[in-house]
Amino acid sequence: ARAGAHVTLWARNPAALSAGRVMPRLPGFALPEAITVTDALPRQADLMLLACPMQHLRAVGSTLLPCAPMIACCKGIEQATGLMPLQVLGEVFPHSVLGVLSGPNFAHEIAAGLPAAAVLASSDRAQARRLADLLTTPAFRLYASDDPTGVQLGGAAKNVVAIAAGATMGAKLGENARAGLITRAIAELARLSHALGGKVETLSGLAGIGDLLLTCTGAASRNYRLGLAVGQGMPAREAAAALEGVAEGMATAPALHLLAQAHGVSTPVIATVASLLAGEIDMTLAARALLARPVGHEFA
Ligand SMILES: NC(=O)c1ccc[n+]([C@@H]2O[C@H](COP(=O)([O-])OP(=O)(O)OC[C@H]3O[C@@H](n4cnc5c(N)ncnc54)[C@H](O)[C@@H]3O)[C@@H](O)[C@H]2O)c1
Ligand SMILES: O=P(O)(O)OC[C@H](O)CO
Repeated sequence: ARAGAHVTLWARNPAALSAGRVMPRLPGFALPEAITVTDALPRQADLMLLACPMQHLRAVGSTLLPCAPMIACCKGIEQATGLMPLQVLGEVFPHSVLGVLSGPNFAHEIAAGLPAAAVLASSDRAQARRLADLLTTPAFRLYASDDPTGVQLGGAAKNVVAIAAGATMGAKLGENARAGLITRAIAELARLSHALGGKVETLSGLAGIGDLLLTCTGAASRNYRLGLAVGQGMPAREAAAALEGVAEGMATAPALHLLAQAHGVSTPVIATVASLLAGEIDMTLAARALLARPVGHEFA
């Protein structure tokens, strides 16, 4: 809407939006008047942005008509299939133009009009540029990318790494441990991106290091807070249930672990988070497993 478009916000529960529950982290926030809220399915649009939890993207997408380019805003891997958002949408809409929006973006800060940067990726380079132009505003700066695989991997994996970072701080293992863990996780993601056909350099961009910086240090992150509670000894399911909103890393950790295994890529941090969330190991064992790995070259 701030870019001058007329926006229709299709919501499952429009009453919650009008009751002012749309931004719990931004008390007093009201939707701009240029936004129409509805629960009627959109029939026509120039562009659609899908911002639902990853595990519901297929079901939500299946209710829509392929009437416009579609941009996935979710960050995760579909647990049942191991697919990324654009792969899921590609199965539902094989003929639509698809893009993904990702980066260090807490929604409440964007809604407040604070400056932010993000990346818009599509396998069609010209489309990525066009969509980035369309959605950029003076405070929301978009960069185009032709590496949707790397961008989606970064967005999905940062949730898992944020859980690890939160757990490290919850268990009082120290800031050195957190910094070391995040850095080694970046090495895992670079290997995985390469194996999946993505670009390694994308992981040093907004959807990679950018989003890791935000979510692994920002207490507003739901994934970080889930990790914090788990690090303090709370079972993961209980911690997830106590959260306001979705912590995508919960379902994405096991899915990403399986994806890495299927491609023969070693991802010890992701594997450890998956085991921790499944209750197979506790924090003591998790730390011991990572620290006991054989010494090797940093960039082997
Ligand atoms: N919140 C953020 O700051 C932020 C920023 C960038 C990306 N994202 C990504 O956007 C996606 C959605 O995140 P969010 O913060 O809006 O999540 P959320 O927890 O606020 O949930 C989003 C909406 O999904 C709806 N929903 C819940 N279950 C559903 C179902 N079964 N079918 C359809 N809709 C359902 C909820 O009613 C809610 O309105 C996630 O993948 C997240 O990683 C979030
Ligand atoms: O609250 P989180 O952990 O889902 O993070 C929200 C956004 O993805 C941050 O970029």
